[in-house]
Amino acid sequence: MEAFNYRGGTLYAEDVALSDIAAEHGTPAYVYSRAAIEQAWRDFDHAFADLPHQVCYAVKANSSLAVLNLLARLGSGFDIVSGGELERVLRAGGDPSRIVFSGVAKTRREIADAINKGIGCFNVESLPELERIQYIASRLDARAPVSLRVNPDVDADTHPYISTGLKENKFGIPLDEAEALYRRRADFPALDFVGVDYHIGSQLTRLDPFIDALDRVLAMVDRLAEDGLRLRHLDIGGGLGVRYRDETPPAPDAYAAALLPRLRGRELDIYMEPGRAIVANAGVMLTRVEYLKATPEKHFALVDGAMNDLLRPALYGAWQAIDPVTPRDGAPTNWDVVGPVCETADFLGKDRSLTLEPGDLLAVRSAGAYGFVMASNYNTRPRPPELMVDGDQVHLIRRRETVDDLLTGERLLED
Ligand SMILES: Cc1ncc(COP(=O)(O)O)c(C=O)c1O
Ligand SMILES: N[C@@H](CCCC[NH3+])C(=O)O
Repeated sequence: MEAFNYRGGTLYAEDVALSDIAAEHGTPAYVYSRAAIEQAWRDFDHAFADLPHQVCYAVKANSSLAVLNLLARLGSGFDIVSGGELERVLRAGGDPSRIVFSGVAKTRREIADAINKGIGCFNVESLPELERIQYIASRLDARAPVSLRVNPDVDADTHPYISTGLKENKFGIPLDEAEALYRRRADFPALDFVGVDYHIGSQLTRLDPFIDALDRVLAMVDRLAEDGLRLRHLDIGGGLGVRYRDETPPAPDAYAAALLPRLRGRELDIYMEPGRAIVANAGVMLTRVEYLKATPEKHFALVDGAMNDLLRPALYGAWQAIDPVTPRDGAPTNWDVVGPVCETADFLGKDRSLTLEPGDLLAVRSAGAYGFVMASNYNTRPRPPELMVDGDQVHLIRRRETVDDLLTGERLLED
C-alpha cells in the first residue's frame, strides 16, 4: 500500500499533512505509517499461509520499540543480531520462543542471556561459535536449539556491501562443512539441531538467487534426512528488495509462489527474516532547506538532515526519492541535496530536479528501513525524533535527542 500521498498539493502520511508534523516536531524527523508496516507484514504472512511458517522480522531494519510492539501484536517472530536487539524485542512484548539469533560474533554474555531468556534458535555461523554455545549451555545445564547458517555460495546480484551469500563473505558456513557438522551432532550433547538457515543478501530484486540458494540447501536437507537427521525448520532469511527508484522486485506473494512448490510435502516449518520489505516504504525522513547555494559548477540545496541522520546515500551511493512536501510552480533546477556535516560524502541526493526556495520541506522516501537505526551523532548532532502516524493521529515514538543526552556519560580528566 502507498502510505504517503499528495492531497490538495501537500504530501500526507495517511491522514496527516507532513507539513503539520514538521511544524509541531521540527526537522529532521522520521515519520512512519502504522497501516503500511502492518500491511507489509501481513503480505508476507498471507503469502506463506499454505505451509506452517513464522515471519521473523529482521529487527536491524528498524528497531523502534513501537514498531516491534506492533509486529509482536500481529504474532511476528524476530531475527536479532545482538544482546541489545534481544532486550528491545523483549521490552516490546515479543515472544522469546519466536526469536532467532543471527550474527557472526556472538559474545559469551549474549549467548548466556539468550539461553536464559529461552530464545527459539541460535543461527550459528561457525564451528567455534557452535563449540561456544555447547560449552555455555552445558555450564548452564540447559539445552540450546541451533540452526547452522549455511553459505550457499550464490551471487545475489546486489551491492557488494550487502551481499552475504558468496563464499568470500564472512557469513555462514560452507554447505559441505555444515553438512559434516550436522553429522557430528553427537559431539554437541547440549545442542538440539532443529533447523538450517541462510541469508544471501539484501535488496534482491530477482527471484533466481533465492531459488538457487533454496535448491542447494534442500539438497543438503534431503541428504541429512536419509541419514536420520530430520530438521524441524528451514529459515530462508530475508533480502527481498523494495522499489527505491525503478526497481521491480517481486512482491511477497510472487516470492512465495516461486519457493512454495519446492517446500510443499516436506515436514518443515518455514521461517523467514524480512526486514527492508516490511518497513522501507512505510517511512520518510523530513528535512528542511536551510540555504540554496550556487557555485560555478553546481547548485546545492543545503538541508538540515545529513549523513548522520540517513547514511545510505553516503555509504552505498544509495538513491532515495526526494520530494517536496508542498511542490511549487516554476522551472526546476538540478540540485545536489546536501547536509551540514563536514564530509563531501554528506549528501542525501545528487542532481535532483526540483523547484526550491529556502525553508521548503522535503521528504526523503523509503527511509523506514536502515534509516534511523544507522543514524549516528557525528558532528555532535542529536538524532532525530521518530513519529508514527495512525490514521489522523500522530504519536511521538522517540523524542529528539538533546545535546545533553549526548554529553551524558563523558568525563574530564581530573588532573
Ligand atoms: C541474517 C539476516 N537476516 C535478515 C536480514 C534482513 O534483510 P532484509 O532487510 O534485506 O530483508 C539481514 C540483513 O541483510 C540479515 O543479515
Ligand atoms: N544497511 C543496508 C542493509 C544491510 C543489511 C544487513 N544485513 C542497507 O541500507 O541497504
